[in-house]
Amino acid sequence: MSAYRDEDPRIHDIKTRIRVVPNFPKPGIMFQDITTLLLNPKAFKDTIDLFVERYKGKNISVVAGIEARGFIFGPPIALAIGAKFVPLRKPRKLPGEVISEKYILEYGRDCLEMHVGAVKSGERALVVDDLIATGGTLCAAMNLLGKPVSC
Ligand SMILES: O=P(O)(O)OC[C@H]1O[C@H](OP(=O)(O)OP(=O)(O)O)[C@H](O)[C@@H]1O
Ligand SMILES: Nc1ncnc2[nH]cnc12
Repeated sequence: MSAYRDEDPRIHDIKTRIRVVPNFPKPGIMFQDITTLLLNPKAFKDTIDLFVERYKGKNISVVAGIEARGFIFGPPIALAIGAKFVPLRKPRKLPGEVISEKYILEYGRDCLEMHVGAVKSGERALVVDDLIATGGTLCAAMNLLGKPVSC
């Protein structure tokens, strides 16, 4: 049964397909494993469709996917809403000139990078990832997209 009276029934099924692995990768972390969701084509498609239904026609020209799991969900959403896909990558993966943003994770520190020129001033962007824990990664992504670039 759905937790919320008006919840889309697809959401309940999607929730049941995400495996929760206690104490991975460290004691105390309840790891939300989306690889089990990807094994079911209907649940995977429903996940993409829910985002497409929410964001299509909202004048979004950029879908920014966060490495690594935002690279699974971001591209199909970008194609369906007619936006470009911009990868936000971990350090030293992008070959061109980059801008960077450091952040703190639930279990460590990291940094995101984006190619200079991938997003133009004034564009409307949707950031896609699999999950928010502390919100640090999402904040870093938003800071990166909002950074002024002088070139
Ligand atoms: O809200 P936060 O506390 O910032 O955590 C959420 C982030 O953590 C995970 O990625 P992770 O950094 O483990 O990288 P990975 O996808 O490359 O394994 C997840 O995919 C999010 O990007
Ligand atoms: N609890 C969690 N499950 C999956 N990925 C994560 N990244 C950070 N925290 C996580």
